[in-house]
Amino acid sequence: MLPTDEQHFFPHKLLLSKLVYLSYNFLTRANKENTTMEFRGVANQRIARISAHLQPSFTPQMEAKNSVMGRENCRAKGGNPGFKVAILGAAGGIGQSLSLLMKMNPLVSLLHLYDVVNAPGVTADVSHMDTGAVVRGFLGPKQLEDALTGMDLVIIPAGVPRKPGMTRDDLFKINAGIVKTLCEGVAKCCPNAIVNLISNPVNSTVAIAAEVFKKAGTYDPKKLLGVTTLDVARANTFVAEVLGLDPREVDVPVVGGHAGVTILPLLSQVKPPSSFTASEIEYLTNRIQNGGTEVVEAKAGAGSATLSMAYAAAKFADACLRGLRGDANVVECSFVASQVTELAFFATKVRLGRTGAEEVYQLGPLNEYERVGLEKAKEELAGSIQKGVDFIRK
Ligand SMILES: NC(=O)c1ccc[n+]([C@@H]2O[C@H](COP(=O)([O-])OP(=O)(O)OC[C@H]3O[C@@H](n4cnc5c(N)ncnc54)[C@H](O)[C@@H]3O)[C@@H](O)[C@H]2O)c1
Ligand SMILES: O=C(O)C[C@H](O)C(=O)O
Repeated sequence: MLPTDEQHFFPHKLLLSKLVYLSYNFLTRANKENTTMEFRGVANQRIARISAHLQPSFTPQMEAKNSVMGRENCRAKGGNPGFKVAILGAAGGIGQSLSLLMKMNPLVSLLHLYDVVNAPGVTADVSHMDTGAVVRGFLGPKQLEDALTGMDLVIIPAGVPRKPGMTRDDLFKINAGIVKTLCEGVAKCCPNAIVNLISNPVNSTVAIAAEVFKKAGTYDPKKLLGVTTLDVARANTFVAEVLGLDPREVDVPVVGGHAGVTILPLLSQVKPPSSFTASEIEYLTNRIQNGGTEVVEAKAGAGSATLSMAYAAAKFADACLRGLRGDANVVECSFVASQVTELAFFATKVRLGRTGAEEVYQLGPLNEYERVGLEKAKEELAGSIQKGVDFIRK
């Protein structure tokens, strides 16, 4: 059997890096010991070149050229055929775990990690994982455009999280501006990319993103998806606990939005078909609607859900990539442009395909409890969506 590209190139890479390391040590020592300016100048140039091999990103000289250098050094032979994915906010609580999970996704060939802080560390760390995706890091607004250029999927967990006592809407003041800036970058550099928006309040930030894209003339409603997968993961978990089932066997549609009463689990549509007592319905609905607050309180000031969210975001991103690849029957809940209700955006099951959310499913039959919940959800959602629209239009 012929060796794979990676096996074939490995001995050569090992020798090269040993050589680079030895020369680096030699030149550093020589530079310290040598007193003539001429030698020092030449040695410094060599050290800079060798450092670039050891730490291909973020040395001050290279910062501006970071992505270009990455391309020159691109390990194309070791890279997967696959999709190009950017994570904006990659150094955060969600961002770091999500970066790790996306580096493990075999559908990803190139992973761009962008943040305004600590992107170099996260990039160096994740890039040592021996999986197929090539990783490049981007730090600060000057590198945003390089981070976004050519991307197929952009995942946005950038922004501040809640502390106990706060609502998601309390994050609007800071996160609205962050989402606006990042989406302006998307509109300019990868207008055809699918966007997975995680930053809260999702019920408003999705509307903000849509308005930014409309203003730029790049809006494709199918490609803008608010991530509500964590609500579904929680619903599956809590329902499975009540039913005594494995959560992987349970499927609970969660519709509406992503905050308090706007999170509406449709327990009458649970698979496998199950019946619940009135108190089970009350308990489950409350717990699913307040799952985020449960984590915020347990973390006691240290942020909100990060690990379960990274898991949920990675699951949703994988579904988007499978859709892009052309897989059939990829269905997930998401907060998208919708005609299911009178609201401009609403979360329901959607079918993901080559162009994004290609089909938005109807709600299906609701019981009386769910109909009452739907009215409450719509009332709150209407205000949150309008707040997002106004942020850009006014
Ligand atoms: N949709 C959901 O289900 C869901 C679930 C959990 C958390 N969230 C939200 O996700 C967001 C992030 O949560 P976290 O716990 O990871 O927070 P965090 O503070 O740990 O990380 C946020 C990261 O965003 C970065 N950031 C800030 N401004 C930026 C900018 N302009 N460009 C790029 N990066 C920027 C920060 O430097 C930080 O690294 C919060 O708004 C939170 O409420 C959403
Ligand atoms: O609750 C939060 O603030 C974070 C997130 O929206 C969640 O549902 O965990």
